[in-house]
Amino acid sequence: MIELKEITKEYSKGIAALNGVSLQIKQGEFVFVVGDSGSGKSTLIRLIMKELEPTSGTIIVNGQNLERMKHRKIAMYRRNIGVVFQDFRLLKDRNIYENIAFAQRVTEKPTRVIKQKVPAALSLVGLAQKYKSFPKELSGGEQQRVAIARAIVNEPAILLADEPTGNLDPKNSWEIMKLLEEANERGTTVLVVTHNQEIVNEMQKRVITMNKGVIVSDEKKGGYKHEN
Ligand SMILES: Nc1ncnc2c1ncn2[C@@H]1O[C@H](COP(=O)(O)OP(=O)(O)OP(=O)(O)O)[C@@H](O)[C@H]1O
Repeated sequence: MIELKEITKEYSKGIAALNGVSLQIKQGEFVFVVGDSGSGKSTLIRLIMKELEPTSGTIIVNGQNLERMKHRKIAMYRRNIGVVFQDFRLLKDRNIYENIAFAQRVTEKPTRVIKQKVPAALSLVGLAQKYKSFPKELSGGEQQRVAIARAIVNEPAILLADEPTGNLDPKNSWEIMKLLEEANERGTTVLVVTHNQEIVNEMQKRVITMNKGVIVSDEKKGGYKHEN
């Protein structure tokens, strides 16, 4: 479970990117986070990844208070969180297999396990045949599918996606969302920041709407809300 209690984050003194945000996300939930530019969505994701520290408040993820987490435990903590970004963030000079194997090697998985897990992850995203290609040889949608394969290869408890369809056309956007939904059906908690109204409205998942650093609505089966 992800729990935020009264989280405030100020990048500069007196200006709160998040202002007293509290929320709970249960294991296995699928949640959209929507809201205008600058409302604090990416800040929320970076706090959960422990890339940022809150100015005040408490974050508890799977029973661990992030504030109390020892520095040497942070890498281990992040291994249990898959992340996907708008701009894919693949290693340009490595082929697809290596891009995913890399995520495994940092966890010191034995080569024999990597050899089995990488093709399995690529199959899940429909790219088993492309393992030798380099990122620039793939379409944007394919590159994002590789990023998802990389994010799910360690079977993380949590998958965070920050605008995963921001650079994609509608067809590829839907394919990416289906993959996130499938990961969720395998038990992963999925949190997706998006501006894609059509997808949010269609999928009828939990929708948290943010505006100016606060949560303005949180609906169990919601649609995309405009807050202006
Ligand atoms: N590193 C930073 N230093 C200073 N201010 C920042 C930093 N990152 C974000 N902010 C500010 O914090 C606020 C929230 O930003 P955040 O990126 O979380 O919003 P967002 O909802 O993800 O926006 P978008 O939809 O445009 O990605 C904004 O006012 C932004 O300018």
